[in-house]
Amino acid sequence: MSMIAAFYSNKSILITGATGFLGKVLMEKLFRTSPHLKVIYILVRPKSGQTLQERVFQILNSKLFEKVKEVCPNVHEKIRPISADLNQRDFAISKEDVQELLSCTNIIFHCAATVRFDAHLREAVQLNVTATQQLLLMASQMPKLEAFIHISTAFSNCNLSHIDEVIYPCPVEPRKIIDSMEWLDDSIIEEITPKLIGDRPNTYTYTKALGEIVVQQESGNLNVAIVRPSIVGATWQEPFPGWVDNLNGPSGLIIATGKGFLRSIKATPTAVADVIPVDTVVNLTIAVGWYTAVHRPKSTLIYHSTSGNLNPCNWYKMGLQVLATIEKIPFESAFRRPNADFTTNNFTTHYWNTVSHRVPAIIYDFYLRLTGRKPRMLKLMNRLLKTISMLEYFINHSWEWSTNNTEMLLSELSPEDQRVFNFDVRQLNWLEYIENYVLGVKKYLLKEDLAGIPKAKQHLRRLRNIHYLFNTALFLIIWRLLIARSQMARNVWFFICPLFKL
Ligand SMILES: CCCCCCCCCCCCCCCCCCCCCCCCCC(=O)SCCNC(=O)CCNC(=O)[C@H](O)C(C)(C)COP(=O)(O)OP(=O)(O)OC[C@H]1O[C@@H](n2cnc3c(N)ncnc32)[C@H](O)[C@@H]1OP(=O)(O)O
Ligand SMILES: NC(=O)C1=CN([C@@H]2O[C@H](COP(=O)(O)OP(=O)(O)OC[C@H]3O[C@@H](n4cnc5c(N)ncnc54)[C@H](OP(=O)(O)O)[C@@H]3O)[C@@H](O)[C@H]2O)C=CC1
Repeated sequence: MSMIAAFYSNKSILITGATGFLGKVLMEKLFRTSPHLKVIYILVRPKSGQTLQERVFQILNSKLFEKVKEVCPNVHEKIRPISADLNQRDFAISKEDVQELLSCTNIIFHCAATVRFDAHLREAVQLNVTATQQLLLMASQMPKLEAFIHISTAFSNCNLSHIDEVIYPCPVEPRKIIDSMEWLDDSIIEEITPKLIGDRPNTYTYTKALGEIVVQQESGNLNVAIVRPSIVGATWQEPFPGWVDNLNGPSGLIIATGKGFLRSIKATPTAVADVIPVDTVVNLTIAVGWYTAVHRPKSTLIYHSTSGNLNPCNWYKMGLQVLATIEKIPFESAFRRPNADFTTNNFTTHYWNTVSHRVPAIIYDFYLRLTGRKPRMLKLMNRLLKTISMLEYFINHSWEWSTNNTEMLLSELSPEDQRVFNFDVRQLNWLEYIENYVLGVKKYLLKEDLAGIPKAKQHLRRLRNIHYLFNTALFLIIWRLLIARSQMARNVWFFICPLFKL
């Protein structure tokens, strides 16, 4: 039996962000490996018109939880949704629920955050800094709490090229930032944001760094640890390969490529693509919870959940494998034949964005207008290009993350625990992983059935023929215009005619 799985039996666990990508996989793994855990409290807010119960029902009845229902048939009795909104003071949790959380919680996994790169600083501070501070205050009133695990990001100090498993100071104290959000109005905050975030690319990475400092400063005598994942991708092995449920990180770009929208992206092909499978992050996080509670390290340990230094893959290899997989397993109703390349400078990026992205979108919108339909392609393309412009930072830089603590933890695990909670990225086969990732994007994000592959291939052949026809027509039009205007062109035309019996 796994010591770690046994540790979580009869435990009361609080997960924030359990309805998110990472949170769902964390919850699934805990239920599947420790079905005798007492309860998992999840802070949930009503969203998109769904009540708490409807959201929990949707999660428990999703494909992700199929295996859980086999080993833990009464999972719906062990999950306790608590109405909460991290935007509100005290999270708008009822007094009764607060009492239950304070008196029963043994382990906290704090995953909730806003991961948007363009979040207004006020929103990012509220969710990624103030909420963390408030949760720590709640945790300090939990007599049975054994460990508080905070999920940060490996990019919280992306302004440095080498990042150790330590907390780096920020120019302005988090408390001052939190206080200033109380009285500054939005326009002033927007004005000072660039100064505050300094050489970080966005409010997300900046506020995640502030959140770490709050954990360090306000954890008192709590038993705390921090996990820093890099770019979290689809599942590698568990509960099945390729599972992903949002467009963040690579997933959205894989769709954009497979649907033929994305034709070029500015990247440093040799830069390390530090993608880490979500189940690997979750296995590490669960092991950190166990180690922190059982071994009670004297200080707050930071664990990097990254792949670059132990099993590096670069963007060139990743992009090539994405394209090769899409070739084999195409997405349905592609806008154009998938074909993409990296650009390496601003000029070619702007050129291809115009020629390969905006002009085809304008032509397609013109076609939509001619056929009496509402033009939408240019708007969609501009939104995609905005998204790409915010992701480009992460594919045009390289970082080195030390993983001493993570490697130490791996060595502390028994062979059985290393098998059940595997976070050894050295075993990851990138080509296989990326292929499963693209397949997972097709199945779980686009909800496309594999039976539709022949039809998708036929659609691509049709697009290829249209592409050839369009290019031929364009060539002939240009040639005819040239002939009408240039003696040279006429001479060449009359010279080659007899050769090709034109
Ligand atoms: C020869 C060689 C060949 C090579 C060939 C190669 C070429 C082929 C290459 C093939 C790919 C190979 C891999 C390359 C991967 C690089 C990834 C690096 C990721 C690193 C990030 C991780 C950093 C750290 C990780 C963390 O620590 S944090 C977690 C990560 N956080 C995020 O990734 C949030 C990002 N996003 C936002 O921050 C918001 O999305 C925002 C952007 C503000 C827009 O915001 P807004 O304009 O409001 O628009 P949205 O509504 O959000 O979206 C607007 C519309 O775009 C849709 N859409 C949302 N997202 C994405 C997305 N990604 N990609 C695409 N579409 C997206 C959405 O569906 C909506 O479509 P619609 O609904 O309109 O139909
Ligand atoms: N994805 C990635 O590539 C990486 C993620 N991380 C970190 O991992 C953690 C989880 O990220 P991920 O799962 O990808 O993010 P998601 O956006 O998928 O999930 C975010 C979670 O936070 C919850 N949340 C956000 N705002 C509120 C709020 N106001 N009140 C209550 N809950 C709220 C969301 O709830 P709801 O469902 O209601 O919106 C959701 O459960 C974050 O801390 C992130 O910084 C770190 C590195 C990489």
